[in-house]
Amino acid sequence: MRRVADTSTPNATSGNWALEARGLGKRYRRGWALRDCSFRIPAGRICGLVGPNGAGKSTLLGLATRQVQPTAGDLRVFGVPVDDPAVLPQVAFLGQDKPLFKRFTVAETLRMGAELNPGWDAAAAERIVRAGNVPMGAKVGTLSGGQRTRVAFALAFGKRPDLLLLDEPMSDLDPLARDEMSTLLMAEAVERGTTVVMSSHRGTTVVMSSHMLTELEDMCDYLLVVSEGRIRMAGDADALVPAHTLVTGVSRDGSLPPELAGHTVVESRVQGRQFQAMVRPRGPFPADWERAEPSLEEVLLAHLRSSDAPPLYTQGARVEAEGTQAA
Ligand SMILES: Nc1ncnc2c1ncn2[C@@H]1O[C@H](COP(=O)(O)OP(=O)(O)OP(=O)(O)O)[C@@H](O)[C@H]1O
Repeated sequence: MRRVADTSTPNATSGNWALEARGLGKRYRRGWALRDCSFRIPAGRICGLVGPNGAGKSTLLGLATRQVQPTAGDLRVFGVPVDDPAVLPQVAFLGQDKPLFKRFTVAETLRMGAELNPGWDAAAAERIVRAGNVPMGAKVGTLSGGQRTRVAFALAFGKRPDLLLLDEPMSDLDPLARDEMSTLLMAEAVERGTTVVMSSHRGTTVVMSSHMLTELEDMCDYLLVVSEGRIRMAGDADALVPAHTLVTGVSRDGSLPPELAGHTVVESRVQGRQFQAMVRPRGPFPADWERAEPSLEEVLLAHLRSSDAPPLYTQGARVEAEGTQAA
């Protein structure tokens, strides 16, 4: 199901970046919800926005949909400032609260979509609804959660957006319906080349649910990891994980070996006579260390647990600096 990653990275001036943030920040009375965020998401990708509760994911999606005004920085959608009205028809947003009128029938809901959106794709919207055997004459209020989500997806895709922003729209669905919606989402997005950014809240706080991880690994070819209002990782999913190595070895006198300082340490600990560390290698390791490639879950959790771990951007994922950050 996974898309083949398009490794051709657009250059900074081509406008081929679906989202491009420079020093983006949002401060509420209580403090910064999002601070000093610089990143780029190439067009045509499916990007997972990952982070624990309160990380700033909804704030970021709010900034991209103009529901939230930035305190600092700059955000562009396909090269155009987000507050330019030209951006509006290009972007669709689907949140946890589906914007549907319960008293409308499904057919009336689709008609409303047609009237509100000049470039409405009636065939696509109907196809999505019919594929789920959702009765056109049924009132939205009588549909199951899965059926309602399908209608909301039909509304979003009927708009023919170039950028589709999803804020956990599948959180109320059972695993079967989630699978079904994921397949639908992938098929529609691939067919149209739609860029999708979707947030995943579920379970990231302590232990990530395997379901969410499978979803992330299967669907997303790009990741934006946020924690405490800051970007922790951004870039190609295929490049982020292999940039890390899990090393273990014998700890002398209960402390970390000095050779670790030669690498970028994301997280480390000493347990009894052993040390373990998640690092981004900057050279060869001592021969007596054991090495393993970590899983996506291990890399994400290590970054989310260590707020002072140096962030990682793969090539092109940050505006100011090109290339994988070694720091
Ligand atoms: N309207 C608001 N007024 C004040 N503080 C806010 C507002 N919206 C968000 N915040 C704060 O900003 C921070 C980021 O919130 P945000 O909703 O963006 O996080 P999130 O990653 O989407 O979290 P969750 O997974 O819980 O939805 C939190 O500390 C939150 O309390």
